[in-house]
Amino acid sequence: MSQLGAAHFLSLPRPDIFIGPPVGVPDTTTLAAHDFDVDTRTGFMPPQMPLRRLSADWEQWELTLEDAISSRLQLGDRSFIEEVDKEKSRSWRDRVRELPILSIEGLKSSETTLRRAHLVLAWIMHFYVHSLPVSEPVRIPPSITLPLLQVSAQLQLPPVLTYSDDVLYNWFLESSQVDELPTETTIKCQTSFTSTNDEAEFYLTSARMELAGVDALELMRSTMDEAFVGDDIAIRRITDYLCQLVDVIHRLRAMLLDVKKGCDPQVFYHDVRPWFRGEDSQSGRKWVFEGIEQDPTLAEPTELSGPSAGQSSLIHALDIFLGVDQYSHERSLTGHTVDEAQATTAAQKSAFLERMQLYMPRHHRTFLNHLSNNPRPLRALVFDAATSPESSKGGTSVLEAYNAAVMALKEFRDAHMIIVALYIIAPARLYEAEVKSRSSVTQPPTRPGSESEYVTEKHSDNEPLKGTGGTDLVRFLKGVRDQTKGALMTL
Ligand code: HEM
Repeated sequence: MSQLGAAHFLSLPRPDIFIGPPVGVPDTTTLAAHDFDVDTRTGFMPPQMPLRRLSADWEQWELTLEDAISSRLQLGDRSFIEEVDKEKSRSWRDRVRELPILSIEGLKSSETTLRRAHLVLAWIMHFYVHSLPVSEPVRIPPSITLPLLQVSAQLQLPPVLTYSDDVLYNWFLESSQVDELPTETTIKCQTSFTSTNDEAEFYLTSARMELAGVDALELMRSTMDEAFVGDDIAIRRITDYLCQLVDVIHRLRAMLLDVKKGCDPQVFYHDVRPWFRGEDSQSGRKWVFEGIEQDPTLAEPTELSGPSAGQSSLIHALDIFLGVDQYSHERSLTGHTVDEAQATTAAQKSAFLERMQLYMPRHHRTFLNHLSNNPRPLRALVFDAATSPESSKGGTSVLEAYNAAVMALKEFRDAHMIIVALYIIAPARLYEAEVKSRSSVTQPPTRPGSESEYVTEKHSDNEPLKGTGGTDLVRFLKGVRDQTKGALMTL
């Protein structure tokens, strides 16, 4: 497949934009009409391989990231770190501090270059923050603060690792396949913190699901086309599309459960996941962005949650299309505990899933806005057909098919709860029990666990387990799952 054409909207230079358009209004400065960067063959994943390296002007960033990966930097809050590892990570951080502040002017010439810059800088920042010893304050050096915040402003993304950095734009194809479209079997993982197969499989599971989601997007499009016609034949076709959608959601559920085949829960919980943490899952440890005052156009970041598949546009699209978002994106589902919710700002209090849309590539956010503003929403259409006195409209069948699709999404969330129990809740409990039993005989735990993780993740009566998005995860995920079921329609 050839590279993006010079006239493609992603290849065009971007004007300086620091504030996005109002909610619901397409960003016409960069967006060709109806081009939401959603591909009919690859969905929210780009059809072309993401850029693998920035050009020579930004080589120092690429080398710094490579250095962190190849040095196998350790998490700074581990209870037992060898002196040699401490020194290795200290000297890497010193080198980051000494980096020059590189201009991002030349990066603005294309969207794909800006994406790569966001990925590299966000990855460096997470290595920097999480390799710090817990006793040290989190002060991100100007060499990272300034370009990361500037690139993020261009992309209208928060200056933190997002789902697009670790899933959507974090894959490559073997050189013999670079001209082909990415597929579930050919994509490989580009960047990881630990260089383990477990971490790669964690990202690739989501990436494969995004590719499989193309079938769902196609069914949504066909349904919306038929909804505009709205006659008996259209209702029958929509019934059929909804039945097909049930199969696609079941497939996504099976793919999610397949994460177990390649990613070990203990490795995920202890070695991989701690690198993702954002500011809000760090027990009040503030992230200070040094040097921000050097660029008056920059504002203090307010969104610093870690990457979560809660940022997957595919799952949001399913929610919105089925009208489940009125339930699952309910304002009470902030992801915070009651106490935290009272202490947080209005912005933090908005529904977690609504907030996660701020972490999506802005064209995808616009796509979701358009989907939400569909003048002929599916739920209303199903309700009208089911309550129509003319039985020929196939109302009962379309209602059954609609409910089956909602149920499939609820079952997807049931499976997600199983995964969360396996990958977070069980390892947290196991580790806590081990710490308790060993502390009674004054022995360290066998795993090189992280003390602060234990503190933030402990599930004592008054302190719940936290998600990477900073949520009180059990309460939140159960809430979303139960609200999804609430969307089932009974007459
Ligand atoms: C080992 C695998 C996974 C684990 C441990 C996991 C964990 C979590 C956690 C803790 C949350 C709570 C929000 C937060 O604070 O981040 C969450 C939310 C979410 N995750 Fe996952 N996740 C996994 C895989 C996936 C995959 C592959 C998908 C699908 C692409 C997915 C989709 C979602 C969605 C859509 C949400 C938002 C809540 C919802 O809509 O139900 N997760 N996940």
